Amino acid sequence: MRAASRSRIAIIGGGIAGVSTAYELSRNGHADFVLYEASARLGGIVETVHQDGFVIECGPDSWVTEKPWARDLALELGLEAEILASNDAIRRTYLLLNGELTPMPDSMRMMVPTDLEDIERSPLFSEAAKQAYRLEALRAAEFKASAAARPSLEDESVACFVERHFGSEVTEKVAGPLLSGVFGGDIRQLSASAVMAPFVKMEQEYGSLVVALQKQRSQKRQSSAVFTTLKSGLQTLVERMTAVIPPSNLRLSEPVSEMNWSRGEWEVATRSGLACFDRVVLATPVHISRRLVARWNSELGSLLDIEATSAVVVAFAFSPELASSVQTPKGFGFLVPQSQNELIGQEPELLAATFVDQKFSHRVPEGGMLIRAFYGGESAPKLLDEDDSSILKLSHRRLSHILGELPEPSIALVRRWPRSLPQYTIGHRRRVGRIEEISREIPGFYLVGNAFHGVGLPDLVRQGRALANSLLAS
Ligand SMILES: Cc1c2[nH]c(c1CCC(=O)O)Cc1[nH]c(c(CCC(=O)O)c1C)Cc1[nH]c(c(CCC(=O)O)c1C)Cc1[nH]c(c(C)c1CCC(=O)O)C2
Repeated sequence: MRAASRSRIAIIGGGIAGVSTAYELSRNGHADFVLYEASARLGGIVETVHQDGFVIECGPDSWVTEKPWARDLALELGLEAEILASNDAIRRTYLLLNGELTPMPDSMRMMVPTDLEDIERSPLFSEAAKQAYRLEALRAAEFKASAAARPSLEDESVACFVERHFGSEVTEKVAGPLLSGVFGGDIRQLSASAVMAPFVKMEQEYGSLVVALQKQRSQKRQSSAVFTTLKSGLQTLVERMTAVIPPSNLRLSEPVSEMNWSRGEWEVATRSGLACFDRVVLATPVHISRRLVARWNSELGSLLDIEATSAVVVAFAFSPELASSVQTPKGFGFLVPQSQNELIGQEPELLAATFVDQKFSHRVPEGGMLIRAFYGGESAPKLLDEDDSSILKLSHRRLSHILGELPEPSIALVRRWPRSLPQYTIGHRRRVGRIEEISREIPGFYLVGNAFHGVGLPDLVRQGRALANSLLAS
């Protein structure tokens, strides 16, 4: 069967990367494309639920302010009045240590302090860890020399990198949980050059990370909030982009089962048959991309064998009447070091939780409270097949144990995001380099998504739009 009409570009996958690509094509007047999405909605893991005055994010709750591309997009879409900074005046992140929420020192950027005095006062660290922080600045020349001696593509794990600078206690207590709060994975496997490139660069330039941050701080005295979101939720960003895409270009609930290069064009198979295209943009989760590619390019298929962890997000909303009996400490939330998991035994252990009503304004009715809890890493797979009520029960019990007895929430919801967060393991950048080399040799074939150059919203918006522009240019 051959489709009668012929369209130029197929975009497979309607998550944030695919939608950004389609949006950018449409915005530039290029309507000759089709966007295929397996599920019934666009946006992938970006989903906002509005109920009883609560704005509940089911996936990401914000983007990292430092990365400008999501904000630029929001401005372009006329969403300026919607842009909302996190409440950084009360920004504080806790670590769960021996059952207690212990605050991280306020001046930390990831595991690096901008103010060493803060470390001295912190109950978080032993005397040995404090000493390691003090010494790091004095070892600048040593770090710089070893960075210079390393071949540029040589990689090491995040754990090795942090341990060289600050020792094992800081690595386990702080770097582990913080990176789990971004990459959901094991810092002994994660690649330093891929997931903490700015710090690797600081080492090359200054040797000491403490010195580097102090220099940067004195150079740019900007104090913008760490996180940014939209008042009505991140789904608005997807909806506004979608509004620019002609509805006739969208194929929802239409998973692509196969794609093949045949007689000078791409054949894309779905339940409604075959359609032909000059070019195909594969914007699917990496395990899907791998499956679609492996049949006709086994080398690329193997390179796309990138593991991705699953996440389970649980939200508990408490109406103002209920919230008066809930106590959360001042701050954005807490992270649970992996080492704490072993204490719990069989029960899937939390990765983190956010106190949403404190992190952002406009999320709850006056006096209400909203807590989001995350399972990931080793724990999420155990929960993917459990029903909502047992996940809710388990989470309620665990949060009550940490925060004090919680009342039954007014709203409770669960979202499962299987294999949603690719792991950038040691050698990631070299692997991606090879993937791109091979892809360039395949006519009209393009890969985009969170498995390659960044996992957050801004990076995906940037890459989707850049890809669209290079398609338009060629
Ligand atoms: C558990 C988890 C979270 N967030 C995430 C996970 C991983 C698990 C998964 O999704 O599968 C994922 C995440 N977190 C962050 C990103 C964006 C990364 C990027 O754009 O580069 C991504 C993709 C920013 C962040 N997320 C976090 C940081 C560290 C911020 C800091 O330095 O304090 C960053 C940059 C910390 C974080 N992250 C989380 C909490 C509860 C906290 C601490 C409290 C809070 O702010 O809510 C939740």
